[in-house]
Amino acid sequence: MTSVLMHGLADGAAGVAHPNGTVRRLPDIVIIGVRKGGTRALIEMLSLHGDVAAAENEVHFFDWESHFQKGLPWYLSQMPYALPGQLTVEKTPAYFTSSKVPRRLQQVNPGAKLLLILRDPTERVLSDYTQVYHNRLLKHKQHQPIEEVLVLKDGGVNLGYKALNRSLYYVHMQNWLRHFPLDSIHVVDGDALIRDPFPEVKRVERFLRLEPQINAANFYFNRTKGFYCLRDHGRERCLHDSKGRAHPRVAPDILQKLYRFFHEPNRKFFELVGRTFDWN
Ligand SMILES: Nc1ncnc2c1ncn2[C@@H]1O[C@H](COP(=O)(O)OS(=O)(=O)O)[C@@H](OP(=O)(O)O)[C@H]1O
Repeated sequence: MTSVLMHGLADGAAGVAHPNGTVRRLPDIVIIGVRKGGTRALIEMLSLHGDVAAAENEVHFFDWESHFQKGLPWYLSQMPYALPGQLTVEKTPAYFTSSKVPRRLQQVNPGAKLLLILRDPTERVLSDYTQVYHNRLLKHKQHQPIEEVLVLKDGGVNLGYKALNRSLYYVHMQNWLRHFPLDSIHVVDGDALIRDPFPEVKRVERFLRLEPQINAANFYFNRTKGFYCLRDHGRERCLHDSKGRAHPRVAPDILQKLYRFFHEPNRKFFELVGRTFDWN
């Protein structure tokens, strides 16, 4: 694997310099997931900090073979040019649930600080379903009603549904903890980030040992969008329309079934990270 990573690495993993003194470096911070956890909101909010330079797109280096085969020079080419003293961050929500990623990331970037943003697992499943539903709609493809995907004919929860597996946080976390110490992973409460982003973002700032810069005035609630939006040097902006979609209505008995299903996996996750979350 090392040869794949080093292939064509002319400038060295330390970084690729630009004449104006900025450098493309391996990320100091990686937002590893979870899909639909609020990863876009988190990276945008973190970018309010002057000492943070964020990669624009999801990189998918460690989880997509076609990208990984291109080696580290390609990975570096996806990073933003950062000033000396700035921290570089990339986000790829699929990293958290991809079993090969923790080992690969550890080999390339063992000192990275990891941010993991999680939501109530049931809410995350509904968000995941909604995302796939919209993608299929765009492609004029058929979609299954949510009840059919969630519950089997015998009334049991459909364990084969991928979105359900992605919400089994302890399964994936166990894999990460084989390669990274717990104190290098900060779990962001995605539900709290939706309700009131400022305190959550301050926690992230502290974890990253960034000088406190982000303040309450950087956030305002937009009634039309129904979410907090950002104010940066007087410019106001909300996240894209694909963030904050309405979820399908699910029959209360099915919701209860899901809450019950996640109860034990959630308990295992809390035990792993030594912290509880206010999930159903
Ligand atoms: N401020 C703000 N504005 C809009 N949306 C917000 C915000 N904070 C968190 N969120 C939640 O982010 C959810 C999308 O998560 P991700 O960005 O991780 O999705 S993705 O995996 O990259 O597709 C998205 O999920 P849905 O509500 O299901 O669309 C939002 O609930």
